[in-house]
Amino acid sequence: MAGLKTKIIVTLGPATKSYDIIKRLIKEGVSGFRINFSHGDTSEWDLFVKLVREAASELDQPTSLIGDLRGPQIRIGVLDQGVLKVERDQVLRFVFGEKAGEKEIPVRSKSLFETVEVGDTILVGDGECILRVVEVGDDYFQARALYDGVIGSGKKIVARGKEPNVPLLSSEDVSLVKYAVDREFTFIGVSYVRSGHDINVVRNLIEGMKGSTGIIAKIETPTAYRNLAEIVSSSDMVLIARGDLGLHFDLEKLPTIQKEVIISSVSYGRPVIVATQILESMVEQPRPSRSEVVDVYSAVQDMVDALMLTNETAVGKYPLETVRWLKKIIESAEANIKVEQAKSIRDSLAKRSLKDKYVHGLLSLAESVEGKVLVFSKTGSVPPLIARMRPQVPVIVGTPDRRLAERLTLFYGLKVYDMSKNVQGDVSYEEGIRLLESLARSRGELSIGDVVAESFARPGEDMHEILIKRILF
Ligand SMILES: Nc1ncnc2c1ncn2[C@@H]1O[C@H](COP(=O)(O)OP(=O)(O)OP(=O)(O)O)[C@@H](O)[C@H]1O
Ligand SMILES: CC(=O)C(=O)O
Repeated sequence: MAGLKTKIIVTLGPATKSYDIIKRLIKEGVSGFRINFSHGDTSEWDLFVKLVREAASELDQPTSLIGDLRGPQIRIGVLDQGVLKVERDQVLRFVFGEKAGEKEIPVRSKSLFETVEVGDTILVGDGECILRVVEVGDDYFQARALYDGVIGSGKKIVARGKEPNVPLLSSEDVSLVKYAVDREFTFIGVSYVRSGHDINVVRNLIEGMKGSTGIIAKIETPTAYRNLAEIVSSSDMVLIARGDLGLHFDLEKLPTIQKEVIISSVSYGRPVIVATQILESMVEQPRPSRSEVVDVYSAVQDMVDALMLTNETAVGKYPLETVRWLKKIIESAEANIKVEQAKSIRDSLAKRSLKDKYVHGLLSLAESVEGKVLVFSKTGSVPPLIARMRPQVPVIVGTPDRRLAERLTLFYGLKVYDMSKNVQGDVSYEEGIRLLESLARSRGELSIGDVVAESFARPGEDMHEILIKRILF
């Protein structure tokens, strides 16, 4: 089985904090795990890292690990009662601090108080409480609830249209980058990124630490949306953070933004992830809602690289069932993708380099002979180009570089093998493909009668070859 073309990423949290569940999730087809550094502490994250690495190694399945930075987000402090019920028209007083007195709501960042004005709309969490600012003082503001709602400890708070004017990375964020680099996280998610320059700042930081962790640009604010092209082109991967986008934009704008970010990401060859409220009703229910099923189906038909679960797996009641449902919907949607759909995306893409043109030809040929593509990759230059062209035949990629295998596993349509244990020293591409073929056969991914399209694209040499053959014995 070639597995899913559209990959699944799971956010870890109390609902998924066990070896057994993480192992079962990988077996179900999860390709990546996200740790949100906004919650928990280093001892909890260390445990998650250990559990994911052990389960991935036991199952011999390259698995990505993503650490999500806090960025300049603003959160509610600690409420004595944990969750506060708010009634329509109730006026609340917000003050700066981790904790506050009775009848006050603490907010952890001063920057909110510097930007709010009377008339601003305030949203808490994913919009569970919406208020209008009615009074602003030096170190407080008051806001009237527009509807009944709830405010929870640690939830995000946003003044619509006001982005905090503070540096992208706090000193804690810099320590978190170091934490992620030291533990060889596959990717770091950069929250509230505003420009290509922001991405370069993080990249320089990682390089300064001698790290090779990739960068995911999280598109979540109007500024990021305005500077989309430069952000996408500077990053390694893009995440459509629908949670924050839904706080900063009118909800009906979200479908357009999602589609535009997908188009931009594919055109720059950056994998794109859709996140948040993927199967949200499954936080409480064992089955998704009809509209969620249709939303996921449509994202898969739009050929995104990955879908990322958040609340469903961090705190939901049914993490495993959610992944099973997601897989079922992805399979159903992928079965109904026509090769022509992929071809029309492919035809619309700029193909500047010889390698781009080669990959285009490779896929046309493989699809026309219904062959499985085999790629042995040492540097990882060709597999992302293949993924960008949305292959509609199985693509089996092997690499002797463990970290490259972990990274590629989130790309559209790639079935990736970590061959670090199978390959001794520097082998030729011919030898690499031979080893990959026998590995894929031993895993039941290839069998007698299959047609394969072996790709030899040698970096450094301008020579690219395709070998078509049927496996006879
Ligand atoms: N490690 C954790 N420990 C406890 N709760 C967690 C943990 N990770 C996530 N959660 C809970 O799951 C919810 C959803 O997770 P998610 O990662 O989407 O965070 P968020 O705070 O909603 O937003 P964002 O992703 O923008 O930081 C969080 O609001 C939090 O309540
Ligand atoms: C995932 C995330 O950060 C968001 O949707 O806002």
